[in-house]
Amino acid sequence: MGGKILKRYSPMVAIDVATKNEALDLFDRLTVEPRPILKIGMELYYHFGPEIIKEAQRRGFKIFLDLKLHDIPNTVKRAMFVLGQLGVDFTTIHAAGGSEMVAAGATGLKEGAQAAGLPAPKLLAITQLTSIDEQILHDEQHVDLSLVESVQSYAQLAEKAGANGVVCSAHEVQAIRQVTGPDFLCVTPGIRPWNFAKGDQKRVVTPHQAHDLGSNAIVVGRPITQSADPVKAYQEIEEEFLTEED
Ligand SMILES: O=c1ccn([C@@H]2O[C@H](COP(=O)(O)O)[C@@H](O)[C@H]2O)c(=O)[nH]1
Repeated sequence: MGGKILKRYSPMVAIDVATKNEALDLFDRLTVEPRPILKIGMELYYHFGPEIIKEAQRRGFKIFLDLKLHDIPNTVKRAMFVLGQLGVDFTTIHAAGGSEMVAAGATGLKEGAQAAGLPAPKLLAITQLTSIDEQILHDEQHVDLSLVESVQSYAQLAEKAGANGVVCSAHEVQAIRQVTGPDFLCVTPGIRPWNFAKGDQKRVVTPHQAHDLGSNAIVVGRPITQSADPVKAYQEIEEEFLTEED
């Protein structure tokens, strides 16, 4: 990997579980240093709403609220205004919704945070989901670009529209760095320790590969949440991803 990565975050742990008890149990166990950033996704948020975010914030966690907004610009702007008031640190929008939608989302998010007297969360645009491969891109989405070109093009769109970064796989980070500014974030799910099954993920790397490919942050769910010892799994992944110089 060429230049120094300006910012690396602790691993983001995707708390994709069905019950509040399971979520709270993980929150309590994961109160370790360096603190993970907790990713609250659709499953927990649709069940429990802002209260589950508050539970995590009360324990000192930074929150990545991953709801992947995708609708017409006005609807997204208004929804982002609401999310901007929750005190979360990161949130997501689909770049496929177009530059006008991403720009509207970015504005709504900033205005919501401002109205609540909070710092604006970082807005990350989803490029191509890590469950998509070249075959699905061509045969089902009928996209003529290669996967990396498609991700690169979404990253440029997102940066111009005011997003702070993208969600992509680590495989595309170097291509994205060629067309975006140095502080544009590449947050990468699809992380699989060498001994963990890919499952529905297609574009996967190990934590170590994600480090070497230049990810700013990795998102890890099942390899931690399904482990018999989630804290040990988190710490092993964190050690593999973050080095002394980070
Ligand atoms: O392209 C994307 C965007 C988001 N995700 C989310 O990350 C986690 C990954 O979970 P694993 O269990 O480690 O596979 C999950 O919450 C997804 O919604 C993604 O995987 N890919």
